[in-house]
Amino acid sequence: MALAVGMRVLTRALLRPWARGLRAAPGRTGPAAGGGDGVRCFRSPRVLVEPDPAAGVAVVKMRNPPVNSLSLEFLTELLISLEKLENDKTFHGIIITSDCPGIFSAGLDLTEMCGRDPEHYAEYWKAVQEMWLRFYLSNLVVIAAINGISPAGGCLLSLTCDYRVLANNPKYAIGLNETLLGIVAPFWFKDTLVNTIGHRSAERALQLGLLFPPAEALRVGVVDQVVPEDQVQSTARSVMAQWLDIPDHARQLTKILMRKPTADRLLTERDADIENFVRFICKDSIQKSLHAYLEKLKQKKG
Ligand SMILES: CCCCCCC/C=C/C(=O)SCCNC(=O)CCNC(=O)[C@H](O)C(C)(C)COP(=O)(O)OP(=O)(O)OC[C@H]1O[C@@H](n2cnc3c(N)ncnc32)[C@H](O)[C@@H]1OP(=O)(O)O
Repeated sequence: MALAVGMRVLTRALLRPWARGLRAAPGRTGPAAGGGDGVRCFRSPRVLVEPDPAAGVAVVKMRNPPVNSLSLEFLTELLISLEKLENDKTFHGIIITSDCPGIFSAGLDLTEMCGRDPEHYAEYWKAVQEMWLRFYLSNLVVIAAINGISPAGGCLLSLTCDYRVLANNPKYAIGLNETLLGIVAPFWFKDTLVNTIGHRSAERALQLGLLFPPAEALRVGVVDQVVPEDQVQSTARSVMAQWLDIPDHARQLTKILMRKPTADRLLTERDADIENFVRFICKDSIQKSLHAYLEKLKQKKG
């Protein structure tokens, strides 16, 4: 009993600075919308939350058609949903998945990084940072049920989760493929991948912009499990049950111990990282290649 109380005090003491750090951070998505019953059933235009209060789990479905690109509005809605769930004591875990057939997420929204002004780029990048920080450090168990292709920022979102289940479909692939677009994954993208698959595999994957099909993704460790498409959600559910069996405070503290040094680096270099992004994305050459890439995507149809 005394040990449990002691652990709770220690947990709060260790977790609080994190909450403070993130709450004080610029680009926060607004105050939490209360806890308790009122929060159990909610949706926003682009995020559908299906709560299962009895299990302590909510399924968060990304619904930003056609490709779940991570636009500023979509990121904001995702963050608000996460925060609501974190603030409701009913929930201990979330499963993040897609409501867009065949696509988990196409990654960062290229239209947010193309043809806009520097203020917009700064605001957008702050939201991307916030997404990474909040998901990476969430006190909830976060499991990705990856039911579609997941390049670049889509892969990053998956990598912030505690466990990844990928559908075994040859059309799907996952990876940080930024170099193929002529852009460079920032250090915190890189660190997240290194923490997941190790330095050598990450170096090769990042330099070559590799998008791993399911079997390869499993072999290299980008995902933890590959299952038939119709078993992705049920597998995520049973993995969640295993994770929720672990005492919450011990699991949360361990997660922070593992992830704190990586998150710390961005927290201390956040403004410089934004400046760096804005400088990079404003370059004529980068704008030209992003524009050409977007055009190529559009012409693919015609
Ligand atoms: C210091 C500087 C650091 C800079 C770091 C920047 C880090 C960047 C990270 C990123 O995430 S960049 C984005 C990377 N994503 C991609 O490369 C994926 C691009 N998309 C695709 O390959 C395909 O769309 C798809 C996901 C395989 C789906 O193919 P499908 O055939 O089903 O759909 P499409 O016809 O291609 O697309 C439909 C529609 O959606 C638009 N679109 C696709 N991806 C994006 C995107 N990431 N952002 C914005 N819009 C996107 C596409 O243009 C089509 O538009 P319309 O023609 O319908 O207008």
